[in-house]
This record gives sequence, structure tokens and C-alpha cells, in this order.
Amino acid sequence: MDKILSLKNVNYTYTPDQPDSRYAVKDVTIEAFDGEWLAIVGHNGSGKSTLARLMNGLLFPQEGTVHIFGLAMNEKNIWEIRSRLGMVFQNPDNQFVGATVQDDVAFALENNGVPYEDMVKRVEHALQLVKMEQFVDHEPHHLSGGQKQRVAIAGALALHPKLLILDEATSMLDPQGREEVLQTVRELRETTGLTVISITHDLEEAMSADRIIVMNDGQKYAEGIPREIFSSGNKLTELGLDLPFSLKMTHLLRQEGVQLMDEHMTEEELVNDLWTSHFNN
Ligand SMILES: Nc1ncnc2c1ncn2[C@@H]1O[C@H](COP(=O)(O)OP(=O)(O)OP(=O)(O)O)[C@@H](O)[C@H]1O
Repeated sequence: MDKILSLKNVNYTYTPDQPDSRYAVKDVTIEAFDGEWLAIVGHNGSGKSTLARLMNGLLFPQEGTVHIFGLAMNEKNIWEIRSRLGMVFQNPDNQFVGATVQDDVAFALENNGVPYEDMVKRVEHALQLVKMEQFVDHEPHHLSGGQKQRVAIAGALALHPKLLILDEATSMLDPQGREEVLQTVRELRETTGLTVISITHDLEEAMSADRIIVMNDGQKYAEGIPREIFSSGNKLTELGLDLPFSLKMTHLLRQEGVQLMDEHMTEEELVNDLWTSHFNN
């Protein structure tokens, strides 16, 4: 598989002039491959936002390299890189510039000089992908949190990005809004094969990813498929991460002496295991 993004031995400190300066990101190597969903998780202060800024060129590492779309990121090619990179941030209310949903999704296209007819088609298609086409004329501020983030995703998609980075994009949403956004990302992956990097402190969100990187104190702590990462449940709790409900329940049941076959990633798996082993006789 082709590499879309790679960070190699990256160091970043916000206070480079201070002796003993603390590294926000320390010797981090990360690769993201074409078409995958990579989740980067970690507690507050573990370096996630700094990584997001290093990935979109808001920051440049003091040491190490960042390659994206086959280019070594530098101050000259950053605008070209950003035009192929969709970013969705934490606060849905800070992301709107248009008076209607349609204007908002069109905004970046207008700025990029996309011809009118092409723009109309792209806006329509992007809103269809996030299932917000019936809201074209609505005012963004009247939408729910989940709907706002779906419109923000449509704005990013309209630019036809090769990579979508979600930086804590679900953390201000209620459970329903969060599920709406995650479902949107899951469907997008199926319909478009888009590469997604989601940066989050929410392990429930990371469970849907193909691969997870766990950050701790600016360093890469672990890397693997969700099942591998979640098999180290207690260690994740020690890092200040909140385990998904099905895993917490699995651990609590085990503590009470209930025999279970596996670490259960979903409530459905857990219920099936309980049903098969304990009630189905
Ligand atoms: N602008 C800044 N100036 C100085 N230090 C900073 C700045 N931004 C972050 N830091 C420090 O860098 C370290 C990593 O922070 P970062 O924001 O990347 O972590 P995070 O995992 O995204 O946490 P959070 O979810 O709280 O934003 C922390 O120790 C933080 O205090």
C-alpha cells in the first residue's frame, strides 16, 4: 500500500530556546497508508494536537521529517499540500463562514477559484456523502452539533482531499452527534476509500479505525489493530484513557468470576458470548 503520510523521528518543543525544554512530541515515527483509517489516541497533553499541527504544516519539527503525498513538507509546498488535505476541528461553531449550509460548503471552493458549475456539483455531492443534502438552505447555527460537524466534513470533502484529518472532531458532541459523525466517516470510507486520520482521546471512536497509535507524554506508546490495542486494557486505563463500555463491562464481569471467551469490542459480541456460554442451555 502507498504511504500517504509519514513522520520520521520527529521532535517538537514549544520552548526551543530554554535549556531542558520539554518535548511536546518526542522521537515520533508514524505512517499512514492510502485508504486506511488511522486513529491517534492519548490523554490530555500527550501531544495529539501538536501532531495534528505538524501534519498540516502549522508547525515544522525541530528534528525529523514530515512527508505527505510523496512531498517532503516545507514552507514552499505547504499551500499545495493543504489543498489536498481536509481538516475538521473540535468546535463545530468555529468552523462556519457561510450564511447557509450550501454557502459554507462552497466557501473554500470559491476561494480556490473552482468554476461555478463545477462548484455547484461538488457542493451537492459532498452534502449527499454526509447525508445533509436536505439542509442546503438551512442556517448552520440552527443545526445540531452532529449535523454541524457533518457539514464541516462536507466542506472538507468538496475540495476532493486525499486525506481527511479529524482533530477531536467528536469531542464536543453529545452521544447521538458523535455516532452520526462516526457513521458518516465509516460510510465515507466504504463509498470513497478516503484515507482518514482521527486524533482523539475517545477510545470508542478509535474502535472503528483500522489501526490505532497510542500517545503518552509526547511519545508513541503503542501501535496496532484495535483488538491488539484493547487487549492491554488496564495499561490504557493507567494512561488516563477511558475504555469503551463493552471492554469495561467485560473486565467487570471477569472480576466477578464470569467466564468470557475474549476481550469484547462491541456490546453485541459481549451479549452473544454471555448468551452462548451462560444462558443457552
Ligand atoms: N502553544 C503551546 N505553548 C507551549 N506549550 C504547549 C503549547 N501547546 C501545547 N503545549 C504543551 O505541549 C504538550 C502537548 O500538548 P498537546 O496539546 O499537543 O497535547 P494533546 O494530547 O492534544 O492535549 P489536549 O487534548 O489537552 O489538547 C503539553 O505539555 C502542552 O502543555
